[in-house]
Amino acid sequence: MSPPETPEAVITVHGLKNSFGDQVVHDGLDLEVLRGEIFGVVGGSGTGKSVLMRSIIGLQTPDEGEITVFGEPTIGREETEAVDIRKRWGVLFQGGALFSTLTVAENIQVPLREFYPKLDPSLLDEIAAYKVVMSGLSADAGPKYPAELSGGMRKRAGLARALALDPELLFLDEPTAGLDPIGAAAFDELTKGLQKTLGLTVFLITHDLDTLYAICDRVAVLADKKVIAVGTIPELLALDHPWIQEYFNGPRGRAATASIDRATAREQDEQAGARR
Ligand SMILES: Nc1ncnc2c1ncn2[C@@H]1O[C@H](COP(=O)(O)OP(=O)(O)OP(=O)(O)O)[C@@H](O)[C@H]1O
Repeated sequence: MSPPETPEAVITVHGLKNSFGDQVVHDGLDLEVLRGEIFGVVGGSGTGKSVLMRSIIGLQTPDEGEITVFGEPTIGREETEAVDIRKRWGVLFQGGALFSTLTVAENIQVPLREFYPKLDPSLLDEIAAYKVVMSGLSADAGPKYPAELSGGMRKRAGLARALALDPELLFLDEPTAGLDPIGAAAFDELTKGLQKTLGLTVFLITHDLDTLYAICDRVAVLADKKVIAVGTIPELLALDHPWIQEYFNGPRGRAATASIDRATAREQDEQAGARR
């Protein structure tokens, strides 16, 4: 029997250094995200999670290092050269970053108009309507303005825009921040469902322990200007690092584990019931 294939790396980061004036945010940061996984990124506030994401998507030019996405280098590329790679990812920024003067449908159409300026307006409307529903919004959200939406709906609208170009890779920066637990769990389910049905790779920055436990395949921990550990949560829990222990094994971490254990037990009971 041939050994199982290792999925290809969709993102690689090697020797990344970022600084702002005297403040060094990253120094010698390495990272690899594999195709099809939900890859969580955690770390204390200000450890550079968003700067890392911005470096990967080309919004921040690092001092040093190499980054590839889909095997192509992203640093120092001309805008026109990077277009083919940028089309293949979608980004949900912290807070949604929707244009407040555009409706949800118009927001979703922004990347479509940018990359495919000749698309027929009726097709733009059709795609936007489809993405609205795909993101778990009701169809009547399309003509609404961001100010008319709840926080959870705004996140979904931001997600709909991130999905506009049928990306293979999705970047989510704290998607459940500010959502109530039920809204956050629903968003997690949506992310997991999209990963499964569309085969997406997801780069997910979060502080939300429930999200990490519920949907992340692997998690990277940022501290001391680099990635200090990567693995599944059980693998991370086995490490003797004080921040990792406090984060995952503190009261909130234990509560998240207990709630996942309860959900798994419930699922197993339901499956057993269905077989009887
Ligand atoms: N454009 C910028 N100019 C100057 N400093 C910046 C800039 N962007 C980020 N920083 C600094 O870099 C550090 C890392 O910021 P970043 O937003 O990546 O942190 P984070 O880990 O995402 O934090 P949080 O969890 O609070 O969102 C912070 O100290 C921040 O002030």
